[in-house]
Amino acid sequence: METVKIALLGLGTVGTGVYKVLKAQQEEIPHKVGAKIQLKKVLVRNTEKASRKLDDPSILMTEWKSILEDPEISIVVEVMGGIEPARRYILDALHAGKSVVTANKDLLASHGKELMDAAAETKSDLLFEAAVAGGIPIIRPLKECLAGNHISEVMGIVNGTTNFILTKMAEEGMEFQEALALATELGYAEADPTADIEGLDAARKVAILASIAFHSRVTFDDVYTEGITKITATDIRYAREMGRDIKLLGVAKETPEGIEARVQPMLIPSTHPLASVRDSFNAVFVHGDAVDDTMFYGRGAGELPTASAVVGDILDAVRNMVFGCRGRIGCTCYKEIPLKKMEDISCAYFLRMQVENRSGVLANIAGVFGNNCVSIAQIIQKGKKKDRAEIVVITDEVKEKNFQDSLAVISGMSTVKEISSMIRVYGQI
Ligand SMILES: NC(=O)C1=CN([C@@H]2O[C@H](COP(=O)(O)OP(=O)(O)OC[C@H]3O[C@@H](n4cnc5c(N)ncnc54)[C@H](OP(=O)(O)O)[C@@H]3O)[C@@H](O)[C@H]2O)C=CC1
Ligand SMILES: N[C@@H](CC=O)C(=O)O
Ligand code: NA
Repeated sequence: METVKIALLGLGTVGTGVYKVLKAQQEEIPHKVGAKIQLKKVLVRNTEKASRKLDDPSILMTEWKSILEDPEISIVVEVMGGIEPARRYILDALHAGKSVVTANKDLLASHGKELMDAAAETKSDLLFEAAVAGGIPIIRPLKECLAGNHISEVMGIVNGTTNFILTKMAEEGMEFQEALALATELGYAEADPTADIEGLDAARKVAILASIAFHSRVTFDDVYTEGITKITATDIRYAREMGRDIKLLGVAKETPEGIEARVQPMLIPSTHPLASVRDSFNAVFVHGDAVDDTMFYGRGAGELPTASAVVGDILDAVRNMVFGCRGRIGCTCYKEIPLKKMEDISCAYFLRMQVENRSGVLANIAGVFGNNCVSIAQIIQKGKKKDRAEIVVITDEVKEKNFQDSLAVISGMSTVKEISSMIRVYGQI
């Protein structure tokens, strides 16, 4: 029986998981894919640190060339992260006729076309199931199982770290920083957790999902992005009093005005299935014209869940080799759909502010909204201290531009002392 030799680039959280899963599956793999797999080389920067993780540390190396120029290695598994040198290594590997498996959403969301083109040119596999929603199968279902649909919406919770933080803040009253430190310790957070908490990681996943779902290239820069750093325990408490939870949602829709792609913290009804997605779990909704609604749920981050997706891709790449069909499923972006501008997107808004506690203030605020065609669904005074009152306004669904125009005027009013938070609302009020 053939033995397929592979190289692993990176032995951090995901790389270590891949090593463990391959080891655990060693006996089963030949039965599943018709070939044995041998991990021949592992690339790291610091071999001493990594040597404790392997049964045979002699396979560790720091020279990419020794992998690239090894004709026996036919699959390169990139789990180092970052743009360079990962981009160059993947392009080198593809041009050397090797198949590539990667978990690198940063790279795919910004250089996806270049990598896909190289894979097509060399008829190689470039597989990246782990890049979106970790262990949840979503790339392959979109490209294969749901290929008979016109997909009009893909949305959900695609970042484990922020979902973990919001869950801990809402359910255990944990402080933001404490919850972030725990997420980092558990291996959910990116090397630089700013990417998680500022919504960048989720935006990269939305770009990849939208490109595949709508067959039109969407890049990281195309996704309107806000993170969760401004969400406070007070916002979460008020949302809960209103029967809602706050979640960082990634939304991609194909509309008559173009593709809408955004990542924002949003209030969702506590009865919505996404509200029950807790901790590092992710969930992705897909709406297709034939299948209707589907939901994919599971662990979106962490060592073994992410390794599950990476190893699934390795096995697929081996299968394609064994059956002589490498490069079977490549880039599916065959359309060019424009992007919808954020100012044209409509939703309802939650606005919390501190105002002067005297007559006429609320009427003036309501007047500004009225002048901009923003209809108020609810207005609640949450409390008062001396001459200050805390006001929460919930609007009806309105265009972003009208809301932002109102907000610009309201925040400049002398009676409005502070805009404490502005959070979008998902669904009907
Ligand atoms: N963690 C998770 O839950 C998930 C991560 N991902 C993605 O998987 C990838 C890896 O993430 P993760 O395992 O968490 O990252 P880690 O930071 O834990 O590990 C990175 C590994 O890559 C090695 N590495 C980094 N740069 C180089 C380089 N230039 N040359 C050689 N080795 C290098 C590091 O080696 P050394 O320690 O010696 O520097 C380390 O072993 C990223 O793209 C990430 O976005 C995707 C889904 C989930
Ligand atoms: N940092 C990411 C890991 C997987 O992509 C997350 O928290 O979801
Ligand atoms: Na996945």
